[in-house]
Amino acid sequence: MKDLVNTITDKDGNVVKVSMTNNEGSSVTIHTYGATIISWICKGEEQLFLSKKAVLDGTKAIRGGIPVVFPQFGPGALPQHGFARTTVWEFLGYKVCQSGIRVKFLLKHNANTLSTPWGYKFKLYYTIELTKNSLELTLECTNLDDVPLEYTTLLHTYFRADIDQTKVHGLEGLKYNDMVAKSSDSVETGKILTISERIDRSYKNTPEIVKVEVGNGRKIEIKSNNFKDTGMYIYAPFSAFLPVWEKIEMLYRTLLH
Ligand SMILES: O=P(O)(O)OC[C@H]1O[C@@H](O)[C@H](O)[C@@H](O)[C@@H]1O
Repeated sequence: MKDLVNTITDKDGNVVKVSMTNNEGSSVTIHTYGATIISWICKGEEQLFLSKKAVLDGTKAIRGGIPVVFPQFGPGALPQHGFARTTVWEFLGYKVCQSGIRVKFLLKHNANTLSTPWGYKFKLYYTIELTKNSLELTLECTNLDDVPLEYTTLLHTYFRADIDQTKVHGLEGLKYNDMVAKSSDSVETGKILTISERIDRSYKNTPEIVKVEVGNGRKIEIKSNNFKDTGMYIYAPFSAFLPVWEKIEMLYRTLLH
């Protein structure tokens, strides 16, 4: 019988990739660099976008999949999107539960993180559960410092989408910041958002469930809870706008705390 959880190690015995497969044939693969989920196959289809030019050797953030952004979203005192996506996480092990298979990763402060402008002592646990038709991602941050700790975090999910057929439901009436037009607090007027040009927006106070049609009949339901604010980032860079990339068709949603 096929193993439920497999690890790939480097020549020094360090875990580089962890993959789990369930009896229904769904699978997920996580790179320990950034605890980045680089593949999620569900119902026989890859659900995530991973750039053909993604670098997986630990020299730069992995382009695509689901990078973990922590402790800073966007630009700021730290490099863009913080250090979690460019740090190797510890693989803590796995558990087979009634609902699915779970793997757990840990990121803890170290000499490097303590020397940054965000030099707190912390532990960040990341649990990834694969069920028949879903992926459940849980982040738990523990403050080990003597002072309050502030962070923003998000699960920067790049879905594989046919951009011409993509429809996002549930954004009507929400305010958003538009990083392309460089404006803030625009209001979404459409019931369904379709994408015909490059979009880079953060929607505020999105509902707990957002439904996205990503083409060829594939529908994704994104549920979030316990995040103070949630944001919807739709980022569709086309080759015309970013000629250095291969034609990218993707959509991502992130959760901002
Ligand atoms: O290129 P990076 O650092 O991985 O960031 C990817 C994207 O991240 C998003 O959160 C930003 O809104 C985009 O503007 C940015 O391009």
